[in-house]
Amino acid sequence: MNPELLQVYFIMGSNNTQRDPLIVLEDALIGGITLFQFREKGKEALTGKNKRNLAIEMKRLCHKYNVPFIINDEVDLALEVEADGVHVGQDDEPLVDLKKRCPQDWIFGVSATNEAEAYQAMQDGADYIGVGPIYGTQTKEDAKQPIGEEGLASIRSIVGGIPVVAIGGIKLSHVFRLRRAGADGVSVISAISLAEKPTETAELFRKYAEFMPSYSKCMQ
Ligand SMILES: Cc1ncc(COP(=O)(O)OP(=O)(O)O)c(N)n1
Ligand SMILES: Cc1ncsc1CCOP(=O)(O)O
Ligand SMILES: [Mg+2]
Repeated sequence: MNPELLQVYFIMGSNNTQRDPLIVLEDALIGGITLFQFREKGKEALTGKNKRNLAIEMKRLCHKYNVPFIINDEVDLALEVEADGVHVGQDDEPLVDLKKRCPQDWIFGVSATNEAEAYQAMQDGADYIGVGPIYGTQTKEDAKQPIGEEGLASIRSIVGGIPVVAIGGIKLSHVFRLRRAGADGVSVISAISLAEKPTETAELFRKYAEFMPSYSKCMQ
């Protein structure tokens, strides 16, 4: 995949905002997010038809702005709504299995917290690796211990040029440091979903990202 798609990777579910999630998503799209992941889990998460309808509306909005629509964890939902890809973690369906039942041209993302997981994700054919949590996060209850910028740099040193996105507790002020540590981009939930002005915040993330060439781009 083009690593520039990871520049500003926004993730959100209906419980990551007090507002209408579709309005927050469209604000973020207007601001210039480059990739979106629908992550509907945790307290008061939607289920069944309501979840599917929200996914369909979110996909429609993403495509209006030419942004790929990824679904977290739920491969069957992703197939049902014809998403553009899926993201799975270490406790989810293994990549090698889900690749057998998903379109080949999908974007496949895998989470990694350490070097061994990242190396395996690369071997299994992930299109990108979501590395983290980098910093402490309030958003994911079962998040592992933060690995810091050093953890990210160490993972980058063993995975070569595969696209890598940093995740977990990331704010605007971290972007340059994370790029220097080897990230092609940043993945955020609360920094945009809880921002007073999601459009302006997304716009700033995009400007910061464009200021520095990504690691993978330099390797090409
Ligand atoms: C881009 C990105 N990176 C990491 C994750 C975390 O995935 P996972 O460890 O499976 O945890 P949940 O998000 O499923 O709670 C992610 N979703 N996206
Ligand atoms: C899904 C996920 N995976 C690792 S940390 C995290 C939550 C990121 O949310 P925030 O950007 O609000 O810290
Ligand atoms: Mg998961």
